[in-house]
Amino acid sequence: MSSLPQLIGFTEQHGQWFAENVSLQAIANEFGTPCYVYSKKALTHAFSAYDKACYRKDGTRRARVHFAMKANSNLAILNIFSKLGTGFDLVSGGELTRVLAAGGKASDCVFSGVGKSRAEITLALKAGVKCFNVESIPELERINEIAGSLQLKAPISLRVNPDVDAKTHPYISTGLKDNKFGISFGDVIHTYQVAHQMPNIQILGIDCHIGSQILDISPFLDALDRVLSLISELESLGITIHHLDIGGGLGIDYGGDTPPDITYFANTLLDHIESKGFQQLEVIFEPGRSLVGNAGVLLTLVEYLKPGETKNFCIVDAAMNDLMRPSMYEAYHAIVPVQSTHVEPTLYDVVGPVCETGDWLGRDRTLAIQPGDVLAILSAGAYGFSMSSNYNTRPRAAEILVDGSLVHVVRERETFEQLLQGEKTLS
Ligand SMILES: Cc1ncc(COP(=O)(O)O)c(C=O)c1O
Ligand SMILES: N[C@@H](CCCC[NH3+])C(=O)O
Repeated sequence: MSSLPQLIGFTEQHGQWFAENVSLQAIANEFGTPCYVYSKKALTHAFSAYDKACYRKDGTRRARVHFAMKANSNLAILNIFSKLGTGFDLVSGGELTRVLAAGGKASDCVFSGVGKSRAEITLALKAGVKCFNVESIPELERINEIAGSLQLKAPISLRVNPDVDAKTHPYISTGLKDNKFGISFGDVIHTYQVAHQMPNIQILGIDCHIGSQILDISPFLDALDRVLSLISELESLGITIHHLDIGGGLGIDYGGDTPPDITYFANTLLDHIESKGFQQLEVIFEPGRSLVGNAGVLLTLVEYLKPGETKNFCIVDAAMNDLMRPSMYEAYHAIVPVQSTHVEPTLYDVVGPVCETGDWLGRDRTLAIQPGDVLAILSAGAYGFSMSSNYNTRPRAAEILVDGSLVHVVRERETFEQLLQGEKTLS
């Protein structure tokens, strides 16, 4: 890949890159690097694209977005989405705590994940989450037991593993029978029957999520067909399904990718569900990447240009701890200088300061740059900061949100003091 993604909220004007009305160079000068910059316009644009499809032609709301907050869990972003009317897909007690701190409601949250702990289930039940997406009989038993001890009924969906190939990177494919996720297709009916007998379980829905960065609609339709057939079978057994959670997974353009348009994608899935006679089913979308991925960039400073025998290295101040996707999935992120300079373009590997050969952010990039320049790593709004770590005792980056001409620091850069917090030497 070599082209740039199509972006909303980030533009290049006469050799300078902007987030909405603010130059990225000015942000780097004021707040330092590495730093994540998000565009509110891009966030709201992606949300509206889903929301448009959620209302059907007759004006009724058939579907609702639950933002998969693992993609980006900054409180300001959760707060923006919550005000826009999203619910949340969460996977930990920590994420539930974030939703509540951001002004969201537990009753708007579905709780996914294969390994919910006792403490997390208790927290979620007491808070009153909308639904647990359950992935095994042992988990069902645990939820039933804890709900019983609290004299509650736990609302649940079962996550079906539909065994369809999402045709994406193997690390982010989740709906194949070899994956740890969901209940095997052949065991689903039996598991619902078990759940139906449990005194402290209330069956609400059915759920599936087949993977991430999916660029084609057909695997979603294949999964839908399998799940819809289960709903019919369950109805015939006297088990009513009120909602269908179709997970997330829609891909974005990282540069040369051609994902389906969000509204078209959501409409196609909803039309498909209706065409099969399921007009009454409430539908949940759980998008992560497609809401935030292209709403963020990572700014980084060129520290050194280092010629090598076979390669030239552009050593920057961001690293794999800030943006893990290239090292983890060999993922491509377009990289641009935020301000063009008149130097000879050269081929570089863009690498960070971390002591790992895998610490690279871009390979074989032609860049006209010199030390001191600032680069923007594009499409970094999803699984960027949220997957960052303190490896090499590196403070995590600052996060900035731009809204028109306004610049908000929505997370301060971590300090060395914060890094050491909670640690103790012996005596
Ligand atoms: C259960 C579940 N829902 C939603 C998502 C969001 O996926 P994406 O960011 O690809 O939309 C994920 C992550 O893949 C997930 O595991
Ligand atoms: N973290 C992954 C996606 C995994 C989604 C979580 N189920 C990425 O950056 O692409």
